[in-house]
This record gives sequence, structure tokens and C-alpha cells, in this order.
Amino acid sequence: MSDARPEKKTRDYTIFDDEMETRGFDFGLIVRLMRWMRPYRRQGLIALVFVLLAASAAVLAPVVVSRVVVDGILLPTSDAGAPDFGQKALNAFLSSLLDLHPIVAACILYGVWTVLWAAFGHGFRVMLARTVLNGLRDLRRDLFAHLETRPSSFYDRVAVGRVMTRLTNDIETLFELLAGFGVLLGEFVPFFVAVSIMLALNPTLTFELMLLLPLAALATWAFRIVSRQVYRGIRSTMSRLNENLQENLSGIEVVQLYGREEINFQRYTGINEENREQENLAVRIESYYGPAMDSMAFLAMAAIIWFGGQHVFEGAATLGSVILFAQFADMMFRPIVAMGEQWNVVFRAMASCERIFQALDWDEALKEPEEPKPLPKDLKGQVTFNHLTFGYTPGTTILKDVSFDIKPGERIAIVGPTGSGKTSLIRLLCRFYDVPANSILIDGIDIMDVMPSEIRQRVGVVLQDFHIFSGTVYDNIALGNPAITREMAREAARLVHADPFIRTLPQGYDTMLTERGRNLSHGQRQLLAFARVLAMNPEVLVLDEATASIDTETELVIQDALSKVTQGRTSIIIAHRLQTIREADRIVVLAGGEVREIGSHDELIAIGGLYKTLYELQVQDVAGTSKNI
Ligand SMILES: Nc1ncnc2c1ncn2[C@@H]1O[C@H](COP(=O)(O)OP(=O)(O)OP(=O)(O)O)[C@@H](O)[C@H]1O
Repeated sequence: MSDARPEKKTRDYTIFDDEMETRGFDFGLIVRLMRWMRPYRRQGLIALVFVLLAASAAVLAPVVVSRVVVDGILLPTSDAGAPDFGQKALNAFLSSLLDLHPIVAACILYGVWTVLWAAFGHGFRVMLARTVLNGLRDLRRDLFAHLETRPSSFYDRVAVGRVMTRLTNDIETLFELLAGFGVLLGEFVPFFVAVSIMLALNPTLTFELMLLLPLAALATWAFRIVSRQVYRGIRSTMSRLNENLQENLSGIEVVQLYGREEINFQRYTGINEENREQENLAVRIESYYGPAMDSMAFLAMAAIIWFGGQHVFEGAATLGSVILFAQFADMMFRPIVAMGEQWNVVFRAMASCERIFQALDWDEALKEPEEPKPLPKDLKGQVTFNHLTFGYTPGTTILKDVSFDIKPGERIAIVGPTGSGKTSLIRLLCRFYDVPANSILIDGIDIMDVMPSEIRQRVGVVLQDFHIFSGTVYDNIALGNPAITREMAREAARLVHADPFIRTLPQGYDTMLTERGRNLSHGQRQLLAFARVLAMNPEVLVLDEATASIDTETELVIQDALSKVTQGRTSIIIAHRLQTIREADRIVVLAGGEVREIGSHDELIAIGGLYKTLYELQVQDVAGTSKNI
């Protein structure tokens, strides 16, 4: 590893994985998560007001039935002066205002509270979802922006699949968590309002009824313990199913070529069966839990009749208040049921939350100069490698004391056996990694003193694998650079001979390219790559020559395109087929990360060293089929 890289970058990025779900509730994570919700606190506050209003409406409707209708109208003598929260007065007012029988007025009042309960409940859910979705959109945006700016050294260590999970599944789980909190809030607020009313009406009966709550909590706790294991099993089989599917479909050609269909089918079927068993178990457990909680509610009803009946006989309670208790019994148990259901979500979401924050805390970054030097407007394109030594990981050395100078406008080729460090050299020039100070210079300026983004604007790279983004041909040439007009893109394509084949595409330059460019041949992709770099017009051009063999006709077209893109600019070509670089001004031969030979083709052949050996090996190969080294 280069000495320019600070210590902290060696941090282990693999410590957290699926096992994180065993972690407990962490309030700190929730507080941190709330930072993304803060800009939408007004909506959150409105949601809170709505839930309070909905809870009030939900408890007032039963009060109308019990205290107004039963205690006030049907059995007025049983009214022991217990509180009615203004409902009797409201009903009397409504009845006289509309000139209606008090029972009819009570029905209307009941209807009004029910409609208000539904309306406020709707408002609560909408406002809560809006707050949560806005916050999570911002969190996902921040996470994407963060991941997009991590350096290559980071992605050398962290699996892309794992990073993707954080942006998709983990954010989705956070939505479940926050929505789950909403569900709990929606259940607990009416619970507390109902309990306060019950206490005001008859504290003894309330306490007697509350004796059942620990029983319900115990059942919920047992359910949570058992179901947690089962749900973990379900998630594990689901992710294995997805992994298996993704692996087999992305490598479908290899699967079919090697006749692995049956083996893969058997393997998939096995996991599929495991998944069915776990799902089945979950359904069975849930089917015990639901009725158990229902029985608890029935038990509560029996307790109300038992204790409440005695209170009525003793004159300590009105019939209406006992009926009210019966109506509230459900409200008392619902939060416990909801907790049982949300518990697993909360714990799974804790792990997701932690994984997301861990990703946001990945602070590995390229070293940027404190006072960046701009590259001159008229960059000559002189590139100097000055005693460059580099390794990807501590203790390893991939490039050793590499020194050579590329003159402005020079066309230089880098050759060497596989693994000799050719690609690493250009990745360093493009500033994908930090390098020791003064080890790579452009026009005499240390690249560590220049912003990496500026270097990438002036050093154009054509990689072996032309990466196609979803979009049109034009989008793929311009890559979103507004300075590249359609005409410029077309001109670039014309120069590198890509124009004729683009015109044959169904919508020409507006043809959508499919994933991984499957609707383009290898040669066509190479030509598009040339067009892309030519449209960018960089002063220094780096070309990682494709190793795949292409037909002679395409080869000639590509050779001509190559000479056009390299014309008048410093060009560094990583060559695998030595015949293609005979025209290079100079050839640098790398072996084991060291520069072995430098010179023109003729000079190197004359020396009779490694280059000559490599060249002869290729020439000896059957005429017409070149062998890659
Ligand atoms: N991201 C990386 N992390 C760790 N080691 C790496 C990384 N990339 C390359 N290497 C190692 O660095 C050495 C040089 O690799 P490099 O790709 O630069 O060679 P190359 O000459 O371009 O090879 P080829 O001709 O096969 O493309 C190899 O031993 C390789 O295993």
C-alpha cells in the first residue's frame, strides 16, 4: 500500500452482516434516524394532532352509547353522576337544535364521532407516511451520494451486492419500522385515553381488568420468542433463493453451456422446500397467537360481566359504564397485539438502521489537496512516472520504482505479461487511488496536488469493458455532459466509424441500449467507447486494449479509429496484441511491476530481451490468430 494512504483506511468493512439482526433496541439509532425526518417535522406534528383527535373520537363514540343512551336515556335512574365528558349536554343541545328525539340525536352524534375517527385516522396515516417517505427519500439520496463518491480502494473490499442491499432492502425495512411506530402510536394513544376515562369512571373495575394485561403480555412475549426464530429462517431461505436465482440467471449462458440446469434446479428446489416449511410454521404459530389474543379479549369480557355486574348490584357503577368497559376492552388489548406483531419488524429494522449508518460512516475517501492546483488550460500532455511504488494492500507491492517520461503528443504502449501491473498503472494515473507525492506528474504538476475530478476531465480512458448505462446511444456517448452536443457526438462517431452501424439501429442515435449492451457486438462497443472518449476531447488518452479477438475487418476499422483518437494527443495504450502497437513511438515493457525495457519496436527487438520473447511467442502463433499475453 502506498504510504500516502492514512491508517484508518484499513478498517474492517465486513464486520456487520445479516447477523446484525440479533442486536437489541437502540434508541441512539432512532434519534439519528430522526435527523432525516426533521425537515418534515411540521407534517409529523400534524400527524400527531390527527392521531390524538382520532383517539378522542374513537373513545367518545362508545361514551355516547353507554353514558348518553344507556345511563342518560334508557335507564336514567342508574346514572350515579359519573362523568360523561360533555356528551349528555352535547346530545341535549343537538336534540333541541334539530328538534329530534334524544335517541335519534344520539345516533347522529355516534355517527359523527365515528366519521371523525375515520377521517382523522386517515389524516394521521397520510401525514405520517408523507413524513416518513420524505425522510427516507432524503436518506436514500444521501446514501447514494456517499457511496458514489467512495474511492475504488473501498470497492476493492466491499461487495457491491451488500452495498446494494443497504440502498434497497434496508431502507424498505426502515419504512416498515417507522410505519410500525405509527401503528403502535395509533393503538397506544386510544389505549391511554380509554384507560384515563375508565379510571375516571370506575378505578376499581379498571384495576381488576388490568390484571389480565400481564397475561396478554406473557402470551405476546412467548409468541415473539418463537416467531423470531421462524421469521429468521424465512428471511434466510428467501435470501438464499434470491442469491441462487440471481447467480444462475446472470450466468445463464455458462449454466446452459455446461449443462448445469438439473443440478441448479435440484438445489433451488431444496431451498424452496425449506422456505415452504418455514412459512408453514409461521402460519401455524400465527394461527395460535391470534385466537389466543381473542380469547384474552373474551376473558376480559367475562371479567367485566363478573366484576362489573357486582359493582352494578352494589350501586358502585352504572350499567352504562359497565357497557363502556366492555367496549373499551378491545382497545386495551390491541396495543399488546400490535406490539407482538411489530416487535420482529422493530428488531429487524434496528439491524437495517445500523447497516445504513455504518455505510454512511464509511469515511474512506481519496486524499484531496487542501489548495488544489488547476491544470493549465493549454495542457501539453507530458506525463511523468517518478519512482512510483504502489500496492493495493499493506505489505504488498504491485508496482516497484516505476520511472519513465511520456513526451507531449507521444504515443506510448505498455506491454507485459498478465498481472505485470499495466492496468494498475493507468488506474493510478486516473487518480482512482492515492499515490505517494511527486510520483506521477502531468506537465510537471504532481497529480496529488490536483483535484481528482479535474484529472479525469483531462485524462480520457477507454477501458477494456465498455460500460453501457441505460439510455440511448447518444446518452452513452455524451454521458450527460451538456457541453457535448448531438452534433459533436455524431461527429465523434463519424470519425471512429461508429456512425454507419449506429444508423442501422432502429432509432439511430436514439436507440435505447439494453443492459450490458447485449444488442451490440464487441467491435461495435469498442467503437462506441472511442466515440465517447473522442467527444470528451481529453489531452491525455489512455486505452486499455480489449483482449477479445475480433474479425480482421473490424480490427482494421478499429485500428483506423484508434489512430484517429490518438492523433495529436499524448496516448498510452495498454497492448495485449503486440502487432497492434508496432506504430507506437515507444514501448514500455513491464514485468512483475517493474519497468524492464523501454524503446521503439525495432530497438526492443534489437536488444533481444523480454519484448522480443513475447513478440516472437505471438508471431509464432498461427498466422492470423494472435495470442494475447
Ligand atoms: N483492486 C485490486 N486489489 C488488489 N490487488 C489487485 C487489484 N487489482 C489488481 N490487483 C493485483 O495487481 C496485480 C497487477 O494487476 P493488473 O491488473 O494491474 O495487471 P495487468 O498487467 O493489467 O494484467 P492483465 O494483462 O491480465 O490485465 C495483479 O497481481 C492483481 O492481482
